[in-house]
Amino acid sequence: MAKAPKRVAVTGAAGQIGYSLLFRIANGDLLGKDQPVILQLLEIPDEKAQKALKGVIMEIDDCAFPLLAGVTAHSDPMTAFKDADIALLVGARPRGPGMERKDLLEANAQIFTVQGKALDAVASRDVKVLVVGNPANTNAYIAMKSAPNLPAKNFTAMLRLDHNRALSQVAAKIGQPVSAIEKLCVWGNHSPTMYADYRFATANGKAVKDLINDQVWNKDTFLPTVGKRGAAIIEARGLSSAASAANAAIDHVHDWILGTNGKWTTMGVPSDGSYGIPEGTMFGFPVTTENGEYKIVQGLEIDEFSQERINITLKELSEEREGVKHLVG
Ligand SMILES: NC(=O)C1=CN([C@@H]2O[C@H](COP(=O)(O)OP(=O)(O)OC[C@H]3O[C@@H](n4cnc5c(N)ncnc54)[C@H](O)[C@@H]3O)[C@@H](O)[C@H]2O)C=CC1
Ligand SMILES: O=C([O-])CC(=O)C(=O)O
Repeated sequence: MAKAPKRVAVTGAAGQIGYSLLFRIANGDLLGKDQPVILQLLEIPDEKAQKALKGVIMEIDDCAFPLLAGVTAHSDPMTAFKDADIALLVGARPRGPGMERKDLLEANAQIFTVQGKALDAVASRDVKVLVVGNPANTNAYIAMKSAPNLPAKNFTAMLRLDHNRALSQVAAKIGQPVSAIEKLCVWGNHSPTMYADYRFATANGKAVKDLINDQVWNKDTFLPTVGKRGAAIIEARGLSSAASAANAAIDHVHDWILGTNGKWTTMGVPSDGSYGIPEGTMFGFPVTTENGEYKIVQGLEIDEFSQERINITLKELSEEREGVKHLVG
């Protein structure tokens, strides 16, 4: 028997990321090729944005996706999030050249208070939320705090783009396909302070650290390349990354719902106190997923260099959290 459709709410649906994301969701890339979906699309109540959203929906219709069981346009989160099973919170202002993601905090934080409250009021009690809009960790924290009746663990932030960027850099360095690499992770904030960590990684069973055997490359090339990749893309394209961000959002939710079969990935999740990260801090951790639940990988040794890096990214997140205290009560 055909599965009942899942409701997927997407905000910022007429934006750059939306344009790369919606078609893949409707194609079954998010929840599986046997899972019908209903798209509930939110844009700001602005004539131009709503008109653009209409245009995107016309194109979605024109694809005649067999798995698409419905698509609706909204200007109010209270209708867009109604009974949503999955919510992808993309809509927010992107940064331009010379800005850091935390410079967006003031412009975007309010959005996530409103949307967290709306999710709390009308979404499925088991809604799984991914925040993409920057600064993603702190926005996810705000949304989580604004939705006290929903499970805090269901609010997550996107570190998967950083994870995928790190995978790709490591694969190129060791001359092996990304598919050969396991046990890579990215700790902390989706910002240049993030700590991409290949100390535990293997490629076809061999230790990546030994294959690379170059701490100078790690410190002076790998970490800055991954950490500043978003800025490099803005510099090259004049716009922030969109297709790769949409792809990472698909990867994040796909793996959360459908499982990683014991493999590691990276998700920004509210800390449970693991690795000394204060409870509730929205932090990138290595996780495995099964039956729609993630588990933080436990028992990893944190050496002095890694602890220093983790402390730096935690400090930044703690400062961002302090800066939005007035919004989360
Ligand atoms: N976490 C990550 O790895 C990444 C995050 N991003 C972030 O994703 C966000 C979206 O990026 P783009 O799609 O490139 O931006 P965009 O400007 O092309 O699209 C954003 C859309 O969101 C809409 N929007 C704004 N406020 C809204 C609200 N309150 N409710 C619903 N819709 C709203 C806008 O009207 C616009 O259409 C930015 O904050 C960007 O920095 C981008 C790349 C990677
Ligand atoms: O850098 C930006 O502003 C967009 C983003 O988050 C990324 O590409 O990682």
